[in-house]
Amino acid sequence: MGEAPVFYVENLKDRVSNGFNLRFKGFETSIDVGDKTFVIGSNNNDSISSIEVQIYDKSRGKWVIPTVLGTEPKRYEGHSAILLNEDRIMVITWGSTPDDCIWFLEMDTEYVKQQKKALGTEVIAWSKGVRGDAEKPVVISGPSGVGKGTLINMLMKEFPTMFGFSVSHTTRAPRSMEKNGVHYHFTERSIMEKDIKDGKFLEFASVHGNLYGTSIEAVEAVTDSGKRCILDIDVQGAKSVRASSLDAVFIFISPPSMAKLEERLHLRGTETEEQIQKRLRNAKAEIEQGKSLGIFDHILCNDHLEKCYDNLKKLLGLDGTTPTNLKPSSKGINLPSKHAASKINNKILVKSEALGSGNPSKNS
Ligand SMILES: Nc1ncnc2c1ncn2[C@@H]1O[C@H](COP(=O)(O)OP(=O)(O)OP(=O)(O)O)[C@@H](O)[C@H]1O
Ligand SMILES: Nc1nc2c(ncn2[C@@H]2O[C@H](COP(=O)(O)O)[C@@H](O)[C@H]2O)c(=O)[nH]1
Repeated sequence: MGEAPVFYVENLKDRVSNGFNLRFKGFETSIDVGDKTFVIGSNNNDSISSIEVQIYDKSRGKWVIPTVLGTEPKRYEGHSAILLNEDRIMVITWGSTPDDCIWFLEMDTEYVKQQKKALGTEVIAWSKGVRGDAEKPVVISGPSGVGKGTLINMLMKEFPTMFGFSVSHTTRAPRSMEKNGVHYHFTERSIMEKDIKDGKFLEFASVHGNLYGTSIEAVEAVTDSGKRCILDIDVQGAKSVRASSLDAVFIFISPPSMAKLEERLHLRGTETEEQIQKRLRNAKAEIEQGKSLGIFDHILCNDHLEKCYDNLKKLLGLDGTTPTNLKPSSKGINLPSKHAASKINNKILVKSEALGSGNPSKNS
């Protein structure tokens, strides 16, 4: 086998001298990680770009187009790319809004490794960088059947690398599709009561006749993986978390009407009629408390699912706007529209490039 070709950002820009047939029609950067070169390119269309990644596998002398997971950056004029910790690349986009300029391209994180194994292909995953309050855990609460789980699943599907679900413990029996350790940790009441006594739970509550609780370990497992933790808990649990040291964003999901809530519980078909009636009786008190106790930062009505999901993304800052829960002090980063970035020790140095203007450059 011949020696693998070496190439640089400069000759990628020419796209001829390196001899590779890259599809990009705009700006490109490349990062070497082990045997692979990750080429991040933009395709210009009316001076607005979409981003694409191709991988050159030096050991096999082959270009690979990976499966792309997550939501990728859109509408920017160029980018800088910096390798972080060998498992992800930080991409700073040019000409983006301050809350939309930091992105991460994961090439070898635990999540990507799992996906590579599951899909049997080369995989990369995009996630958006967030700052300040936007990193806070998210507590989602509301009556049974309102659609909390559905909305959380939509978030996790669209932003797989950004969010991690806090897997609760419960003494209720698993439903047919539920897996232990994924949907819940299904447990014996006596064991859970002992663990509660031993201080292993952040919060717990008796809900519809069963014990439910969030263990400290469940939240730590998510935060340790570098993801934003989502908790699906009842109003009593939300009240306890509000009183705890966990600084979270609290969102209450309300139904359009009790009739619709009842209809959803019937259509879901996971509870007996008696259990549904019990959940509906509890729902009345939860809705009252949710709207009046001052626990929640936001109340969203889940009438139309897509509309509610869009509103949820908006308040979490996932639609390109500033999250409504951000304090003015953490409104993102103002970067020069064109810049070069490098990593020195644990800091990222951003150097503005007054390209072609003859102006001196400025470091941040
Ligand atoms: N906006 C909506 N319109 C119609 N049906 C919906 C809507 N949102 C969710 N659903 C449906 O309602 C049912 C209940 O939703 P889901 O299981 O997500 O509720 P939940 O709040 O998580 O309930 P629980 O607290 O009991 O776990 C599901 O069958 C789901 O598909
Ligand atoms: N206080 C807590 N409530 C929890 C937790 N996990 C789930 N829940 C809430 O229980 C009801 C019923 O859930 P279901 O899965 O049986 O339908 C629902 O409102 C959940 O939000 C928890 O850890 N703590």
